[in-house]
Amino acid sequence: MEVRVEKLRKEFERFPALHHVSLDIRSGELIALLGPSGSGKTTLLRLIAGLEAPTEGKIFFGEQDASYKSVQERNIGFVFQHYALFRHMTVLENVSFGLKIRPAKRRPEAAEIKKRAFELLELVQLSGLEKRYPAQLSGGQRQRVALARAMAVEPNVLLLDEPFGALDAQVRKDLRKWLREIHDQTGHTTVFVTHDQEEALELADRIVVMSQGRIEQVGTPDEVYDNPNSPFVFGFIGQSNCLKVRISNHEVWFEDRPIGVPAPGEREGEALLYFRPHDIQILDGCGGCMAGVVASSRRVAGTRHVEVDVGSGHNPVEIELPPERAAGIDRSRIAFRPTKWKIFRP
Ligand SMILES: Nc1ncnc2c1ncn2[C@@H]1O[C@H](COP(=O)(O)OP(=O)(O)OP(=O)(O)O)[C@@H](O)[C@H]1O
Repeated sequence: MEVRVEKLRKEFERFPALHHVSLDIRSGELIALLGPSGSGKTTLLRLIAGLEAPTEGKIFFGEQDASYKSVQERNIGFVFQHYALFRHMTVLENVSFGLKIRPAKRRPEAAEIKKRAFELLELVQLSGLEKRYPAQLSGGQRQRVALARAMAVEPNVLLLDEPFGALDAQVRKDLRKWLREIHDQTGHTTVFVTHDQEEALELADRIVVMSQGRIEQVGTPDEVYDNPNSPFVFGFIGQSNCLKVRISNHEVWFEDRPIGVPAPGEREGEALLYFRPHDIQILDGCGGCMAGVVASSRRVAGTRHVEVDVGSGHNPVEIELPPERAAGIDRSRIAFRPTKWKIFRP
């Protein structure tokens, strides 16, 4: 189901946690809410769920105004970071729970509930564990049960709040891949909260980048990574460098010289140049480029991260080089130029 959030505002005792947030969530998409701690991700998720009431603004489920509907009426499936499975119930009972407590009119027959629970356990790859209790499962298995339980009621929307946050890195990675596969099979409209950019980039159809109660950018992983629309998004997603520069004569100047970066149409004056460590080209000589002294270098997987001191009053610049190219270059002088960049105003 499609969900539309319109100019949503939420205050907690006059503290504004969300400012006029608008967002269209498409039917069947997996969308990630990504942002630092306190940016309003969970608040937005809880408003969509109906666990909080908006101070202002509306939420539509399809064409229906759901702003003041209860959680039950919205028919939401939830998974939280700290799994809230019922400890005294088996895996099968946990998954069946949402259907069993339905009013008689809408409750499937017992045999049908059991069949559906078994199907879901197969989907989340836990067949054979239906008689176990939560305490007899690993953290990752519990989260898979939680997802099966959330999906059992055929929710209009699945809401996942850092579902893998408490798990170790390798399990998180596996579950990420697995969640994407499940989503592709079931097609539930899914909203996923995370502060882990890698998780969002890998998993989501679209990412909503949030900061200080506002949406900074909405886009596909490629769009937000390749074309960040603000310094915040540039800095928050992926690695980046930010250099104080000047625009003059349709070119970018660093200190007293142009660095071979054109800036057509940019207004003259102070600016900030953002570029990623891997979006650079190493040059042999330097007539019109950046140059500096290698302060340190370290091997990170398939590349070498090199920190270049470009002068006092500036942050060191980090660039990425192939390991063979960068061996033994510490303290040497290096010349380079960004190949992809964005200019923002201070
Ligand atoms: N019940 C509440 N009462 C008062 N303030 C709240 C309440 N819930 C959230 N806030 C505040 O609203 C802001 C947004 O919180 P929210 O939990 O939505 O952020 P978040 O992006 O999900 O952060 P995290 O990643 O740490 O969970 C924070 O400043 C938080 O302190």
